[in-house]
Amino acid sequence: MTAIEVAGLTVRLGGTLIVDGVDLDVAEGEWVTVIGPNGAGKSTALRAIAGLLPAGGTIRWHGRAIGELKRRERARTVAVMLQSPVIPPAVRVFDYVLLGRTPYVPPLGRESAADLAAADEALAALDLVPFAMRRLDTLSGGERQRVFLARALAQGAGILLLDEPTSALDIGHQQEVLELIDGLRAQRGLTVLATMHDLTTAGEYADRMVLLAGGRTVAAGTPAEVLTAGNLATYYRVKVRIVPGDHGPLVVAVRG
Ligand SMILES: Nc1ncnc2c1ncn2[C@@H]1O[C@H](COP(=O)(O)OP(=O)(O)OP(=O)(O)O)[C@@H](O)[C@H]1O
Repeated sequence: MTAIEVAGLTVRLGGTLIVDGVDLDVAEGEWVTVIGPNGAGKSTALRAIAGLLPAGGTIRWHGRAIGELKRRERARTVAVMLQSPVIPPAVRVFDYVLLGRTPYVPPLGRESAADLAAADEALAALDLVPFAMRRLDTLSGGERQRVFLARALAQGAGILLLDEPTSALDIGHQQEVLELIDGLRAQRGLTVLATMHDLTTAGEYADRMVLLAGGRTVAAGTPAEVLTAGNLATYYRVKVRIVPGDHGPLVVAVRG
């Protein structure tokens, strides 16, 4: 079954065509990562697929056009982690993660014991228990990024859309967070669509990759098919050496 189906996606911002006819399918349980140089349209495409931007073309989640889904249904199906989400003023970490449970709380009702447990579990999974009562705006960039991810996990959706989920993390936390997501994918059959800049890391975790440039798909396939010296020279204007690794190609930039 296909979890995400995108056909002919176009997004126009400020009168400019930013995403120009992108087709993309992600199977249930699959991890697909979108890469591309700065300004390629990765974040814009991801936000459109999340239903957060007006877009042309068709977007289906589990076979249903997103326009057919009500707000709560959308939030139970797809959790989105953006690069700089809006943070409610003075919110504490625990309460922020608990906001991920909003789609399960009845109108005018309160969070259930299961909702509180889901928030606790997400905080524990991301090593955030000591921060639970801190104000979110007092955390470091990397700590905050883990909180955003905790909220997305607490949401309990089957599809995760992640915009550069590890950009603010040190190398140890990067690996920890990606392993955690990969573990949850295996355990709960989560589907992951992410954007990432670190090409080696992106290739190690993705089943398939899509390379965007100028709002169009210019390469798609397995990491080994996409991460080639030719593609990276053409679209990133960089000279690289590709070294075979245990979990995918290792990309090393070298001086020209
Ligand atoms: N509101 C807007 N009006 C006009 N252009 C915009 C608007 N928002 C984004 N853009 C432009 O769209 C292009 C794609 O932006 P986007 O953030 O999707 O790229 P990206 O591939 O995620 O880049 P990065 O790797 O730098 O994060 C950029 O050139 C950006 O300046």
